Amino acid sequence: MTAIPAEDGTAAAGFQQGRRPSPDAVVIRRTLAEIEPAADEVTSYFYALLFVNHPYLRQMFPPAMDAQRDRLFGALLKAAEHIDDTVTLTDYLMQLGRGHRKYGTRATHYPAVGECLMAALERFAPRTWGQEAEAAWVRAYTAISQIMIDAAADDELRAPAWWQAEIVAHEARTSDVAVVTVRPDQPYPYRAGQYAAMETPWWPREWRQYSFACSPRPDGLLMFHVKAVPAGWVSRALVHRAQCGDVIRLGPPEGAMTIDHTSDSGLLCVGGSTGIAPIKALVEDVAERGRQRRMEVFFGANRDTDLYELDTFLELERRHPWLSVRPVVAQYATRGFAGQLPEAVKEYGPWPEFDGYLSGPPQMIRHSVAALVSAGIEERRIRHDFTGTLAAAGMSPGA
Ligand SMILES: NC(=O)C1=CN([C@@H]2O[C@H](COP(=O)(O)OP(=O)(O)OC[C@H]3O[C@@H](n4cnc5c(N)ncnc54)[C@H](O)[C@@H]3O)[C@@H](O)[C@H]2O)C=CC1
Repeated sequence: MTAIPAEDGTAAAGFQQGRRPSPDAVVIRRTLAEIEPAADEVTSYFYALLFVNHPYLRQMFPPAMDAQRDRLFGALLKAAEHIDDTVTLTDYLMQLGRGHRKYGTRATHYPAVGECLMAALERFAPRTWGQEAEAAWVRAYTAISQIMIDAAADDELRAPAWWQAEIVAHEARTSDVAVVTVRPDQPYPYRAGQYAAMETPWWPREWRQYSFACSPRPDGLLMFHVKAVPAGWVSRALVHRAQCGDVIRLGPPEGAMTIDHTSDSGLLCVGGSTGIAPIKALVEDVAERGRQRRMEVFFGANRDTDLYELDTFLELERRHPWLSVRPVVAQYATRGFAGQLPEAVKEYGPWPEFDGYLSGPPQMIRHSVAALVSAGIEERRIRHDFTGTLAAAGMSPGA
């Protein structure tokens, strides 16, 4: 496997916490700081150049590019920014390379993207750009793309690029939340707590990520909880239009919000709205292992009526003495804790012997991380898929 280049441009020793950044990382970050004020323009220029110089690539991207704009380019920049953080970046890029197979990405496409990236940087970072910056960016991009290419080639030997899956059950839970059950056309290996990108027949090449709402089942069926959000084409179609017999496409499983079953720590799980889906999978996962392990679930919603999965959790709580479930309702609460999830977590803490699992809207996750840390959980023991982190930077077209 290719490693990220280090200070001397050779294979990376990489950046360890507390070490000084490499000269390449310094010049890359300087370039990024220079382009930041014009981020939208840089992105538009990058895609315009890509599609004018390489028109055959256009068909791999969704027809409307608005949601896409921040993705491929933004994530490339994000990866470059973390170029010294070898371990995190390599894992992430390998996952990304595998995930790109579903878009039809080939090794031959990478030089075209690299060439347009360099051209955009040269144009929008004139003060930093020069021989030294160009060499650093070429080294970084070469390493990034090689890791992705190698991971995709390796994955091709063992897994399909995507799975087709037929909707076999579709259950409306509220006016805007549906539970969708699908049957993949071939075995789909994943772990509780993970998610996958999904493409619907109504919006080709618009991929959206959804967490699995069940742990792997003997019948191979997969479940998702989908909330129709106002401008969400894919989520609205899945909630209001999809029916049994429709066929969707799924990318490979992603994400590291999984349980370490070698540990005995308690599990503090905080799920907001449909963010409760992967937490249900985690509860089932622990139940199947048959080990007594304390699990505390906080299920948050704006109103009582949005607690669409509470009965399922209360039934799980009744069956499993190690599980405790607390509803948390932000407005007009008539049951459970009245307020926001982070307040509830603090109120019932401290949680020094627990690992934290967070799932829900980004603001909720951001505030809950702070709440968990102040309630005694070290940050390294908190897992989530929040898009602000490198692990979910959304590098993929249409993800
Ligand atoms: N793996 C994951 O992280 C998953 C994330 N999601 C995300 O969950 C979200 C669900 O969205 P909605 O239903 O619109 O959420 P919502 O607006 O209904 O809020 C859900 C919960 O988060 C709390 N919350 C919202 N903003 C908060 C803030 N600023 N501080 C503290 N708590 C806050 C609410 O009080 C409520 O308990 C989507 O963004 C979806 O992408 C869904 C499934 C899995």
